[in-house]
Amino acid sequence: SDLRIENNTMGERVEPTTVSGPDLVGVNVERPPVTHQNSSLWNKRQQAVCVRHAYKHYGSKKNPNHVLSDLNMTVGKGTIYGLLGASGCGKTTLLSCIVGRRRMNSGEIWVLGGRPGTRGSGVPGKRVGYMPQEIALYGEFSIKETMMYFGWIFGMNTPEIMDRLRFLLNFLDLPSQNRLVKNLSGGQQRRVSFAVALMHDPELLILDEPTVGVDPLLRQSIWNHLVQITKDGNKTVIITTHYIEEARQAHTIGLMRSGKLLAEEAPHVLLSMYGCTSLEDVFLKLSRKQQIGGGGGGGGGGQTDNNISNNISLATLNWGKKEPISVTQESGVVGLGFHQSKEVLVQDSNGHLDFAGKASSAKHGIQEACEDCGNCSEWTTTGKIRALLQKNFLRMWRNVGVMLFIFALPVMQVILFCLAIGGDPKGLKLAIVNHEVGYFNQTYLDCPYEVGCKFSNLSCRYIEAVNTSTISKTFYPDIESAKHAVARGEAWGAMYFTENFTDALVARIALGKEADEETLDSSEIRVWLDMSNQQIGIILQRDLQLTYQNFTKDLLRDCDQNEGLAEVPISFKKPIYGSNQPSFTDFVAPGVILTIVFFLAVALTSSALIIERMEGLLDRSWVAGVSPGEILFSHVVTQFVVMCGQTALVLIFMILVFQVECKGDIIFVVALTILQGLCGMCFGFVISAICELERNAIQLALGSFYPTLLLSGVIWPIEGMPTILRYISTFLPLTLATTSLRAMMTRGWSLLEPDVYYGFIATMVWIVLFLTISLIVLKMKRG
Ligand SMILES: Nc1ncnc2c1ncn2[C@@H]1O[C@H](COP(=O)(O)OP(=O)(O)OP(=O)(O)O)[C@@H](O)[C@H]1O
Repeated sequence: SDLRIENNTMGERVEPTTVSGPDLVGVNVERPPVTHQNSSLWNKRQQAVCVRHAYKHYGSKKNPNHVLSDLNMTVGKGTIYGLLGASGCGKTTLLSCIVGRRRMNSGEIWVLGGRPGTRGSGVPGKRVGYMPQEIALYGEFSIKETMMYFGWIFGMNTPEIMDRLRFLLNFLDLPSQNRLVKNLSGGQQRRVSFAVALMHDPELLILDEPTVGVDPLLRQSIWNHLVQITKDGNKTVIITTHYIEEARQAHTIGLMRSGKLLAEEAPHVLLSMYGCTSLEDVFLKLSRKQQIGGGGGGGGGGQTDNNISNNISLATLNWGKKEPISVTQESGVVGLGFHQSKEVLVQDSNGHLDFAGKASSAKHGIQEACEDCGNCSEWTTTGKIRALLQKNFLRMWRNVGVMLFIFALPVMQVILFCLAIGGDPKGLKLAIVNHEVGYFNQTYLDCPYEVGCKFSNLSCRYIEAVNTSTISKTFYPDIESAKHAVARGEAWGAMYFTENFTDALVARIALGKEADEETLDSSEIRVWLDMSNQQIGIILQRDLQLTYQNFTKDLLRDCDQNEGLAEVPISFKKPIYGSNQPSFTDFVAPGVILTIVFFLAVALTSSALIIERMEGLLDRSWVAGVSPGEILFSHVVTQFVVMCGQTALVLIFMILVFQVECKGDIIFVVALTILQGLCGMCFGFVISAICELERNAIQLALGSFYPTLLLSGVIWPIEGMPTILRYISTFLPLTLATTSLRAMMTRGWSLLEPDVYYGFIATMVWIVLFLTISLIVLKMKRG
């Protein structure tokens, strides 16, 4: 019988019904007359894969990189489909659209009778097995753990997984199941990746270059296996390879170039059509033909109208043969432009080709899949969550660097903060010149003074009172040399006592308002400070003034006078909150606690997700049927556990070990800290959604660290900022939370105070905002 390509009344190419494939030859079956275009289209949609008018570009609309350009493809059920084409021609993009990883810009895709990504289609999900081009395996897992992880995701139970694992270990000649993936050779890793795709015996197997780096013997055994599994007509394989010749074993070959399929035929048809001995030659001929036809550049503008389906069959390419081609049985070629499955052929040969029947069978297939998922949806979700959680924790546990980062780093940060920040400086050099007594060898061996109500060498008495731990006293013979020492950075200040300091001071006290200028002048202690360092300058000023106050009080007490006279007439009573000597550590600590937990969560989340995405692991899990919601949920749970540990460590070291003041309810302190950690995690989601590369994520995380730290009132009160900046600062994720935690820790305020609950509310608003931004970015990117 003839094999004909017919056009139906609507101009849609009608495909003759026959079978392709090397093992089924010479059977040409006239299909019953089809009069309606929809029937034909519907028929195609019920094939394993049907792509129609697919357009896909990367980049912006202004400067798009067209990768798929009105591409049509039909993969018959129960066949092996070899997708060939030069590197970068869009094979992976096409496959990722088929498995639902990416969305096309326009066109439609049907996979196993359903639309990928729709409910009940099973795609992405367990109806598909996908082996991406990258290894996409967790290096920290053993082969067995890898299989368990994906098995659980596919909804298999442990005995099933173990059975399958034994078979795959043997079939793919894999090493011991306990070997870690990262320690396997490249070829072995590829085989494990292939085993993962075969794990659940899917209906549709999509293999992106599975034979790269695999030795020829094993390559052949892989192909034998593919032929074997497709034999009964229930399994379909789409495979890409750069070893064009091995694709001879496929039932159909799709030759792809410039975003289109140049041909979609059985290999022997291609060879005989072009009179070539190798598929490579066929591809070259077709490519040249396409170039002459002006179809390059992905736009395909030069294609003829004959390419109605764009599956340019040889006949429509006008390759010197206008007539439909009949091929002899001996040649093994069975026809052109058909994409019927063996399943259909059996029906055909029995004379029962019936579209309605096929509809019901396809529907039945989907229904089965739906029922499958329906019955076990709860179980599989639990199984998936279990797999994801185990994966997250195992990855952390096996990675020493990550464990140190999670637990040792926050503790180290707290210890460093408490030891390095807030303590009074010690040993600040003060250059003293005391002309009241002689100068001997830079020390006052002879600076005697009498205790009690005695007025001799009061300068020596004052110098003695100067706190020795903060100030280290050095003596100089004259003012010039002392000032010079400060100028050279050898001392933080120079202090000078006049020759008649004691007499002048006594006169000043005794004369009071009668004291003349000279008396006032001589009774002065003159100090020249290096104020280039504000903290040190202020501490020296404070200490010298306090010392003078104490020195005067001492003297007045000894002379039976009221020591209160020495006080400045402003009396600072016991503060309502805090102490009269406030600690900088207590001020900064709340902000530091939140900053540590927030930014560790940012770093952990963004790096974990980006690394998984870059290694192709997220995609693989996604195609296996894990939803983004499940991935997010597992990360939230993992992070929550990690954050509880970090919060406990940070607070224990801050409050118990270093005695940072915490007057508030510790439960709310813990709650706010964990909430901030969750907020940091959500910011990590945003970063991982925005950034493709880990290095961009690091830049964004680090770039946001300093502005947040500086503007959130962590190290300086926001009251000191210009109004606009203060306004901006209020809306940052850490500002109100820091104020809230500070209010709880230093004032002991409860959740009823606005300052406290604003911090909780702001943190939760930020969490929602970050999650929304991440979802929007992800949605935009999937397009
Ligand atoms: N995420 C992406 N963003 C922008 N361009 C991309 C992206 N992924 C792929 N491309 C571009 O799309 C084109 C097709 O890439 P694709 O990976 O689909 O090709 P391929 O045929 O699978 O190549 P190979 O055989 O080398 O794997 C290439 O030009 C590539 O640079």
